[in-house]
Amino acid sequence: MTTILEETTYAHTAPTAMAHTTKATKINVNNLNLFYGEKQALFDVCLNIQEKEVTALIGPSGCGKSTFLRTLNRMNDLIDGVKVSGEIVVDGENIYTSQDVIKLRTRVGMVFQKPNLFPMSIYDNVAYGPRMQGVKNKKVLDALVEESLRGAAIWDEVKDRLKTSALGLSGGQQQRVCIARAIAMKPDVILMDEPTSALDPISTLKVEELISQLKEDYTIVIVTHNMQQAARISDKTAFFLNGEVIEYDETDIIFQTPNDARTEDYITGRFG
Ligand SMILES: Nc1ncnc2c1ncn2[C@@H]1O[C@H](COP(=O)(O)OP(=O)(O)OP(=O)(O)O)[C@@H](O)[C@H]1O
Repeated sequence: MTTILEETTYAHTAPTAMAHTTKATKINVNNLNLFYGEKQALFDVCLNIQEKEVTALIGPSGCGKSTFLRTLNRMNDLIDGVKVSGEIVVDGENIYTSQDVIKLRTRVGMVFQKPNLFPMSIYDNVAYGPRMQGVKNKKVLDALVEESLRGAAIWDEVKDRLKTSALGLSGGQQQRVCIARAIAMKPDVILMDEPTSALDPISTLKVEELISQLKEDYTIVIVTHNMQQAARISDKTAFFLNGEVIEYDETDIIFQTPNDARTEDYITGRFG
């Protein structure tokens, strides 16, 4: 098994993959290409995602951010005609050669752009995944629901209405319940695809604060169009353009002293 969990400074041949770091690697992406039918959407992506950090994916519309995010838990497998080559190694295991996609999606959870709660109670939404995995004991479920809602910083707001419909919550509250639902599966990694784009500024701030707390326990990869958000909450930032990673580095470097003129043009608003 590849020993990628060692303390390491990653030195991949692709210059775009060099994020200077001493943290442990959680996800190691090598020469990843993805095609939708004939159309190539990702080109030789190499990225080294660190454990218990927030990694932001930025870039103009259509540059492949969401496509890349979805490769990390094989969500693209659900789309007809998708072909993937290259390697994604999570905790030493190549996720594209391993057969257990259900287990992968338990370890690598996902939160989408719009809150997508089920039309059922708050409690049942959070308990849904664990129940599907066979957890039946009420005490165990009660504890898991509480722990997950606390972890998503929404417990105090919903503890007296757990049995009421989750769809009665505000958008920002619903998104935090979505995060609780992801946490309830006890993942290691949480993927977030523009999780605040449908939220008002106050709810956005709450979710951003939550993300900053969650990185104590989880590895987070987030797609965002909001440059300030990437700068505020992420440790590393990858800039995508036309399906390629142009630059990947410490967030401060990307936003203050980027190496590539295209990164600078994008973050200063000259295109995109
Ligand atoms: N299901 C699909 N079938 C065919 N092509 C797709 C599909 N999903 C995305 N694409 C194409 O792949 C490219 C990358 O799209 P993707 O959604 O990953 O970009 P993005 O950077 O996340 O964009 P945005 O910021 O607008 O969400 C685009 O050209 C898009 O049209």
